[in-house]
Amino acid sequence: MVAFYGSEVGSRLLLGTARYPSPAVLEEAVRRSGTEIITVSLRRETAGGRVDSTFFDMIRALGVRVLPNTAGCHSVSEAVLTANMARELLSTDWIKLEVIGHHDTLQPDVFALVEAARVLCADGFKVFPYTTDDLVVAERLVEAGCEVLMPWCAPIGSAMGPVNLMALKSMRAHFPDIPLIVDAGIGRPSHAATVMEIGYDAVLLNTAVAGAGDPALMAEAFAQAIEAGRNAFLAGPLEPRDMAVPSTPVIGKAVFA
Ligand SMILES: CC(=O)[C@@H](O)[C@H](O)COP(=O)(O)O
Repeated sequence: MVAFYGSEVGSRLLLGTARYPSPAVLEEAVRRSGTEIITVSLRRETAGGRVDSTFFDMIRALGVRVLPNTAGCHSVSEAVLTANMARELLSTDWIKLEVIGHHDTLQPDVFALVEAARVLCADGFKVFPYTTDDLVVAERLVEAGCEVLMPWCAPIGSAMGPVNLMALKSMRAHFPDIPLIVDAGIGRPSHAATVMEIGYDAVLLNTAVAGAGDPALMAEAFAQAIEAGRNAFLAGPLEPRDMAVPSTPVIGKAVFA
C-alpha cells in the first residue's frame, strides 16, 4: 500500500489515458495494469469548449480514481483555471500540475509551477506537481504545500528512461518522508523497475503503454516490473563493487595438494 494525501492505494502504477489506439484498448490496458489511479488531461478532453461525456462516462465506469492534469498549460493562470475546471467537472481536489516551459523538451517552467502550486494548495487542492529533479525547486514545492513530488526521469514521451539516476537518488535521500512518483520519460518496464529499486514510491507513465504494439500486455508487464522493483528495494539490494568477491567460500574446504 502507498498513500497519497492520506488516500491508500494498492497499485504503484499510475496510468495516463492519452494516445491509445481506441477507447477499448485504453479500457483493457487500465484493467490489465491493475492501476487504481489514471490521469486525464482536462484541456484535451474539453477542447473547443466541448465536454466529451462518452469519454468521461467510460473513465467513470473503470472504477478507478481520476487524477486530472493540466497538460498543455503554459502559464500560472492557465493551470489554475484548468485545475478549477477539473475540480468542478470531476468532483476531486486532486490535480496533477503541469506548467510547460520549454517547447522542445516539454520541461516544466519550474518558476510558474511553484507559483501555481502555491495558489492551488492555498485554495485546498491536493497538488501532484510534475517537476524536474532539481532539489531546490522540490523544496519550494513542499514549502508551497505539496505533499507529493513527481520528478521527471526524461522528457515526456521520449521513452529514454532515467537519464540522471544520481539526481533521482539524491531526491529520494533528501525527501525520505514525501511520496515520490517518477513521472514522464519511462520507456520500458526495466526503467520502471530501476526507479522502484532505488526507493521511489510509484511510477506514472503513458506513452510507453499507449504506444506499445500491444498496450494491454505492456500495461501488465509494467505492473509486474513495478512490483518486482518495489520488492527488490524492500529486500535490500547489494551496492555494486569495484572488485570481484568470490561467491563460493573457500575457507573450510578440503585442499588437494
Ligand atoms: C499523461 C501525462 O500526464 C504525461 O504528461 C506524463 O508526464 C507521462 O509521460 P510519458 O508519456 O513519457 O510516460
